[in-house]
Amino acid sequence: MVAIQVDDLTKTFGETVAVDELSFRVEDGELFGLLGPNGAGKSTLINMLVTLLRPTAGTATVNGHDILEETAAVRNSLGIVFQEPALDEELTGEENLALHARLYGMDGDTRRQRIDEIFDLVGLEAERDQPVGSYSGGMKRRLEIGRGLLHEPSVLFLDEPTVGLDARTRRDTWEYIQRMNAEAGVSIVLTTHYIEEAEQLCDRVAIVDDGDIAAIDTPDALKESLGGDVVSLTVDGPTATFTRQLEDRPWVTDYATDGDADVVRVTVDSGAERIADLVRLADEVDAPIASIDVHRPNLETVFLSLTGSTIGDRSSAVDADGDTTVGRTAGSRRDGAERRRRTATTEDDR
Ligand SMILES: Nc1ncnc2c1ncn2[C@@H]1O[C@H](COP(=O)(O)OP(=O)(O)OP(=O)(O)O)[C@@H](O)[C@H]1O
Repeated sequence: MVAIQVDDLTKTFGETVAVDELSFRVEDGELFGLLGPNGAGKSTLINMLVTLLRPTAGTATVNGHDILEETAAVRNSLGIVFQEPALDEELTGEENLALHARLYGMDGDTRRQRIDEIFDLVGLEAERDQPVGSYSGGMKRRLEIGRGLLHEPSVLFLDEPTVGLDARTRRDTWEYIQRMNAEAGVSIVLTTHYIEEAEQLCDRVAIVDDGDIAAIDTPDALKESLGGDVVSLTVDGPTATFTRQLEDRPWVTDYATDGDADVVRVTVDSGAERIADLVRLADEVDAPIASIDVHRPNLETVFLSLTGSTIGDRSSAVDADGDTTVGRTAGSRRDGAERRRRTATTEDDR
């Protein structure tokens, strides 16, 4: 059974195309991640799937129910945890859950039984009578996720579930999300701009950029698609003479220069073994190498290869813009060629 089926879903805000004709599916029981920088369109996509926002075009089903025609059935079959905390800090953990259960129209017996089950599931039994204001950040997140599961939804949406948590609590929350996925048997769709979160947590990841999906696969397959390790070389001199040396080498899968910096990233079949070859090629054209760094691809490298910039760069571009519109404007659609991996060009000649 398919948990979510999305067909050509689109949302525009005036001139901004926030979500651009997306199509994908999430299988039953999957832990599915939408990875992309701030402003990529992840929240807009989720808000349409949970029926809070009406699509401009296209449609989708959640648990077999159409998001346009069967909004009540869609809402009953999903749980959602928003990016911004939404608990009443003055109420106890139990009172927060009871309030939510009433909103879902649960009768007294079902309510008491489900609340007991959830406190057991989230491991907050000892704190259930404490005001939520006294909980740690991680405990509040767990309670919110548990609250999202109260009415036994088949799909749980988590919008940036670990934003604002410290590294340790973030890891604990990942473990907890995986446990919910396995034990409660719920399909989970989460948005994140944390590379590690998508890699560690998700069965499959959709890489979202500018309202579009650049790639969807398992984290391992996405990394393998790059074709090897990445060697970053800081070249003390013109990068173009060095990158010309890389042309037609059978062991070079791809290469790219880093914006206006003098760093060349070369994807090779085996990083450790090719360092000597790369140094020799640089020597041949008198391009001294100031530093070398070998790394196995991660999803950041995949994002860079697909879009030409890092998630961090994209996110800070949004922040620098005062969190204003960074989505593509209608009519400025990027074509496939521009979106594909960026190889070094003479623009980096210096
Ligand atoms: N209500 C709105 N009105 C106008 N533009 C909007 C609205 N909501 C989102 N946008 C724009 O749509 C684009 C996608 O935003 P969205 O919030 O979906 O991105 P995101 O990937 O979820 O990022 P974040 O995690 O920062 O919310 C951005 O350009 C944003 O400015």
